[in-house]
Amino acid sequence: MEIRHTTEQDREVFVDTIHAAFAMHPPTPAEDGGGVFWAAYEMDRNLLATAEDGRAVGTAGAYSFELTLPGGAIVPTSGVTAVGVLPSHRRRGALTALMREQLTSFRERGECLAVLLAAEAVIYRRFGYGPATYTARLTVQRHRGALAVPRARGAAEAAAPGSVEVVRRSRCVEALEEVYDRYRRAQPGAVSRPHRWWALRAGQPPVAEAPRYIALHRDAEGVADGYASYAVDSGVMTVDEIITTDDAVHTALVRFLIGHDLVERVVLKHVPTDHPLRWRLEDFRGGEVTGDTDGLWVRLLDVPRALTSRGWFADGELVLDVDDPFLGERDRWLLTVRDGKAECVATDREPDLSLDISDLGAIYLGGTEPSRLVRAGHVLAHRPEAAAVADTLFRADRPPLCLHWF
Ligand SMILES: CC(=O)SCCNC(=O)CCNC(=O)[C@H](O)C(C)(C)COP(=O)(O)OP(=O)(O)OC[C@H]1O[C@@H](n2cnc3c(N)ncnc32)[C@H](O)[C@@H]1OP(=O)(O)O
Repeated sequence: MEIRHTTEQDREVFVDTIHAAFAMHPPTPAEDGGGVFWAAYEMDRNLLATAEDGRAVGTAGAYSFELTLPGGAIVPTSGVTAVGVLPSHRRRGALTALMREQLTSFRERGECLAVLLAAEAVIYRRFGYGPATYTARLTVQRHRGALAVPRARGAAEAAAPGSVEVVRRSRCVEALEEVYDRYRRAQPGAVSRPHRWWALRAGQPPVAEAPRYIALHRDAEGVADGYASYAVDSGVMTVDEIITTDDAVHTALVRFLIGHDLVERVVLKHVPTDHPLRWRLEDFRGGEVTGDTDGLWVRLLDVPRALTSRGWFADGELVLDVDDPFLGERDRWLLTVRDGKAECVATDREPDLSLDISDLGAIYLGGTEPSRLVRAGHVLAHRPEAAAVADTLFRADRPPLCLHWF
């Protein structure tokens, strides 16, 4: 088994191999002038595993993203994609070799973090990735979907001024790209959706391949400040994503979607479980939460740089004993946070927490409480209050979320 880096000439064999690994056929350009997601592969960044006869048997790809961290810092991050090994060549170490080469190349690029969306949750922990954001599906029966009048004094008047317009996705791509870009810069856990994705109409952003309508929200001055992407089929409205950082705009879009004629139920595919939307329903049980699942998985490649890059919202100090068995590294770090900034230096002080690099990835964006991993038996707290200190320290300014599918 050999691992080699690809070039543009390898696009066809790369696309064929990854689709064979998933037992799928490569999609062709969709209707409505659409592109296909594989057109966005960065062929100067991908890897092929080849058998003795030179045949490609495995793939691993990477996108060049920017990731927004708690506090608003934005760092270049590789988004791992297109990982697959032919069914005839599984369990012989191809994936392990691909992951090793990939992590080495990410470090050579000087990146301190890598991210992915996992096809199966059992695959990536061994390579140091941990689940860091979460979403669920919220299904609202339209007849139980009335929104409550906000109880806080003044909140009703704060309803988003502006308008919602229905647009075919192909007619408003520029506005969507702008809205998405503003959103992802303010949302911890969000990744950039590179211009080339929009330009290629790869996967027909946002997200789904099938034709979609867009509910585009504009503020009082007519500037687009939020959108929802949706389709209606047999009385069911499926909403792929609602993109806005403004809660009032979010509510205006939901009000619009729930008010749509000829719809019995609205399925919001990716809503964070702690989103205030459920509280906005007059009938708290009018929304059913299902499909609670992990979103973005995070892998730290450089612990001190990753920890000092994000913003912090409480002062404190922790000694972290971090084990990275896949890369054969074990280090102890003193993390000190003062006035929103962290220092992280090697130390030989007694540890407060001992944890695997994948668990540090899980808590890094503030979406997984360290105490939960202590209670689950994965993180070891060496003194009783260490877990609570870590919970306070690692919390983010807003819950992390990644709505970009890659
Ligand atoms: C970011 C993304 O692209 S997610 C997409 C992931 N790809 C898929 O799910 C496509 C279908 N599956 C596959 O192509 C392959 O089964 C892969 C890529 C998941 C694994 O490839 P392999 O070459 O078989 O993995 P490899 O031989 O290196 O196995 C490494 C270890 O992971 C384990 N492992 C790998 N995949 C799985 C799995 N799906 N379930 C459980 N264990 C697994 C192996 O048992 C092995 O464990 P061991 O070291 O204790 O023996």
